[in-house]
Amino acid sequence: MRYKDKHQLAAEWQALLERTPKPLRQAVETLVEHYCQKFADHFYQVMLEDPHASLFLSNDQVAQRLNPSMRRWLKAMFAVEHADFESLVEQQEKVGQVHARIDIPVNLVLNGARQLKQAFYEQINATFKSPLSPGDASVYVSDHIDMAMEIMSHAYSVASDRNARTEEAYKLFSLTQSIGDERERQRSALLNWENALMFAIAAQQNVATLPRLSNSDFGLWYFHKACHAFEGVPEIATISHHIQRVDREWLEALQHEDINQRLKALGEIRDAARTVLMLLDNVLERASGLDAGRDSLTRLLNRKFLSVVLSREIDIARHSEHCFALLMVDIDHFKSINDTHGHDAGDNVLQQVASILDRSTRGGDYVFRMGGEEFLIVLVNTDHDGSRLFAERLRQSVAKEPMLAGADMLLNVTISVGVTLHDGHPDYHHSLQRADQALYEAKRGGRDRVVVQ
Ligand SMILES: Nc1nc2c(ncn2[C@@H]2O[C@H](COP(=O)(O)OP(=O)(O)OP(=O)(O)O)[C@@H](O)[C@H]2O)c(=O)[nH]1
Repeated sequence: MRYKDKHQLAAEWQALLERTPKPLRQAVETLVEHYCQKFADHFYQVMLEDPHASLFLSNDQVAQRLNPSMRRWLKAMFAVEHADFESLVEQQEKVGQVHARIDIPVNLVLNGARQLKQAFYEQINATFKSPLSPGDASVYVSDHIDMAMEIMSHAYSVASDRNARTEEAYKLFSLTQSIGDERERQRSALLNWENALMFAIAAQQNVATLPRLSNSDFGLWYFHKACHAFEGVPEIATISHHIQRVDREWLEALQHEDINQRLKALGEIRDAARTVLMLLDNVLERASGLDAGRDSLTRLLNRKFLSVVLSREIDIARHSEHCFALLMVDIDHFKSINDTHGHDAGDNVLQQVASILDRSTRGGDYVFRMGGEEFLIVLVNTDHDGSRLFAERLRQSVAKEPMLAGADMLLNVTISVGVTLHDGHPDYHHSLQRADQALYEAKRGGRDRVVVQ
């Protein structure tokens, strides 16, 4: 079922707000202006005392940034004259998406909301005098915060569902790196099911107890992993259809009185298993190729798995002493290579630069093509000096290797590199922005250089 759209939510929120008389809302707005610092301080103090929550908040930068943004949030929430409810809804959605990106558990967010309400109630009781009703004001504050929580939670669950799917696709992508193994494993899982079925038939087992393909090892792998990871791939619907026909139609037909019908059903089952295998081969073959997670031109990882990799590295860094660095790499004046020597020459240069990046990294590092002539390296287990040294060596390797742009056409190419060491911030967008900023400075400083942020 579809969740309410922005428009509906905005209208609902406005109606909720208008149930409270304006003078009371104005009094709450004034209260927020006076005490938002106190509320935000209380909120972070309680949260930092929680060992679980403090994992997400202990970083200095987070604390420095969150306190003011909590105050801004409170003021925006309790402003009496809301110019635009839809943007208020959008604001809550953004907060929910950030929570999902840093993987903050939803119970912590709800706990935070409870703490905040508590702080409000105490202040309202201490401040509001007749004719202002502390009870009505508390209900208003509570409804208002609940509305924000509802929107945040929905945005959170949509985003974290998407994260989970990407994660699963990534797992499968890593899995299909050894495509031969996976294909063999699933082929033998399917054969095992067929053997088990033949044995059960020979033993004259009741049809109701015959092994169902969808419950077999193969079926479980297929429905839990493959369907998810290959969502939208045309073969998937056909494979699902065949599996369902086997389970619902052909296995049932094995109890037919007529031997010819029973034999026909057996033949259909065998054919269906062959077809499933063939279709699956196609899917896996393509997945092992270039479009599953690798960029087709450079064979580097494409950015769709960036969120999974960075979230995981942040988690590893959080639980170990090791740090990782991000290196944003961009080929200098690439447009003029295209313009002067043609697009094919540009493509050749891209491939060779990509190959240098790939060769220069260790097995645990990641190299992504971010798009165009921009790349991102995730350098694991490194430090400030190590990442700077690596980036400098990389810059030199590219500069000294003549690139074969076409037959008999050698070009000298340089790169600019922006480096940043992960600083503990739980949101990977923050580190990406820092790496971008460092790259921008390297470009502005004259190109063919490394800037560490
Ligand atoms: N050949 C080729 N060109 C591409 C590809 N993707 C993007 N480009 C081109 O890369 C060029 C990038 O140009 P700009 O972003 O202006 O950057 P630049 O010329 O490298 O200049 P600086 O980065 O400032 O040094 C554009 O002309 C794109 O069309 C690709 O896959 N192949």
